[in-house]
Amino acid sequence: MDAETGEITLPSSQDSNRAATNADALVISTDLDHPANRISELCRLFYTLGWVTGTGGGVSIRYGPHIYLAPSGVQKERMQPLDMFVMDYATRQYLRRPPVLKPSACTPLFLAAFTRRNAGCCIHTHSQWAVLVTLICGAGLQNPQKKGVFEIKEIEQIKGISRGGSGSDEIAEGGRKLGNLGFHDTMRIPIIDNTAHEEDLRETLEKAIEEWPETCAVLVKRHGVYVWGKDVAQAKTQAESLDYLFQLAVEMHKLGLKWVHE
Ligand SMILES: CSCCC(=O)C(=O)COP(=O)(O)O
Ligand SMILES: [Zn+2]
Repeated sequence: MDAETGEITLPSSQDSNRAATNADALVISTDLDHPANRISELCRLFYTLGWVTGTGGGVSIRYGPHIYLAPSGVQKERMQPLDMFVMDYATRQYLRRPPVLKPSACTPLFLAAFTRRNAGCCIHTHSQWAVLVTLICGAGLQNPQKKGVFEIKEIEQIKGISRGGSGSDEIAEGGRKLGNLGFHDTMRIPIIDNTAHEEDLRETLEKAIEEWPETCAVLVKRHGVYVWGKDVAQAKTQAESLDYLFQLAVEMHKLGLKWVHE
């Protein structure tokens, strides 16, 4: 750890003399879609979008019986596959723990999306658009009646959001295929209060997931957003669509336009 900045370095990617272990096989693959490669790649991309700046934010992938997690408090855009933690989903035991590092503090939140929504990937961003939306909605500046939710409709990009909170292949009660939201549908994302420590968000995030069965995301006041999907592609495209809608909403608010319909 750097004594001045408190920043944790990434020993595995920098220590070329470190002896390989059997568990390293869980994170070494030439397949670019392997979760250890994909998390590193996504975090580099998300850094350019301002989503994982200053070590905040992250992403986790469920891959067969395993969960892939990034280390905590590191420069997310510099991570390498060898920096990844691997957890056995059934037992919650770590099958691979890189030396010195700690697993992401978001781990209980990612697990909430995997267990309660059968998600295959969960993305956490510290996007400023997400934070601003929580400030505007939290103060009831668009509609004082709707303080605990970000609600928007009749914007084309809403069609990028799944109706059933995770996979668009899901079937609702009565056999209706859920699919994505339509132009005239209202998208609602719940907003929960932040806590001093990321892991303490678990209870309220789980409650929001239960209370809002149609949502694919939860906003955290003055903090960011958690977004999930049935797989990496859906989680990523939903995170992109949401960030677009958050930015649009903030710009509409600045122009004095209403995005909340009465
Ligand atoms: C400046 S980041 C504070 C912690 C946080 O909100 C976050 O998302 C990052 O957590 P991690 O443990 O994955 O680094
Ligand atoms: Zn965070």
